[in-house]
Amino acid sequence: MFIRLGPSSSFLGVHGLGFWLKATCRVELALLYKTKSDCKKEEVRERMEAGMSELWMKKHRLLYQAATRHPFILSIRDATINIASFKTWLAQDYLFVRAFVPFVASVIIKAWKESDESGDMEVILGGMASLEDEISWFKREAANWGISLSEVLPQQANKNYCRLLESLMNPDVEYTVVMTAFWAIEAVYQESFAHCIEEGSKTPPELKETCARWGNQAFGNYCQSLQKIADRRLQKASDEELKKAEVMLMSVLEHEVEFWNMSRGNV
Ligand SMILES: Cc1ncc(CN)c(N)n1
Repeated sequence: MFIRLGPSSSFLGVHGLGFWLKATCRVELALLYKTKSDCKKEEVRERMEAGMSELWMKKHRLLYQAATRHPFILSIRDATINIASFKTWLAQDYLFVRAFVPFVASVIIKAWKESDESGDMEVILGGMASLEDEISWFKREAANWGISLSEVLPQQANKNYCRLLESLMNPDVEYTVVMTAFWAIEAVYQESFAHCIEEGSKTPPELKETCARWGNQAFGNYCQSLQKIADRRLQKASDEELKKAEVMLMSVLEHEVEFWNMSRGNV
């Protein structure tokens, strides 16, 4: 007998499975005559349909929300932002993006060596190419706000995040794990800034261009392409690789929260 579970079942990824099978199936078996193999089938079906990234975003939704609906972002959206916070973020992000370039280069190398699909290279290369424009944009924007980028020193949270990027450049880190991280890094910015230009937002006009840079549809499509690559790899990944990728996703989200926190100025 196959009984469909409610939506709460999809909040669990493959690694919550053991616990979930014990807790959920014991109760549900008694109540719904659901077998352990039905639970497994359900989990596998969700993994095939929704993709692992979707399941993990639900499983870790509080952390995902903390990264994509941070008070810094909400303050842009409701126009209560303190411009000093914005300038801090801008200067720190310029340094981060410079460190992001060699990270993306390392992903291209991994795609070339490890990918089972030649199209991955073009997607990543497209992202790499747009970073040149992004760096020029940061320089122009900093000049507009009176920030001297050559005098900016990285704060601790930025150093920690750049250290994570550097660790991911190690050839021993699997392509699946780095693609999960890459997608998450870009997706957090896309979801965050898209929220600032949605209907009903009160983002100040002078910040709209910044928000549109990551919140626009083309960047959203690019993030979806990265997500597809990550999901394709995760579908074929071993349990060990899946665990590493899930831990990496959580680490990226935590670093993003810490990065936004820097804008408060006392980190
Ligand atoms: C901290 C951070 N995270 C993500 C992005 C988007 N590339 C960024 N510019 N900065």
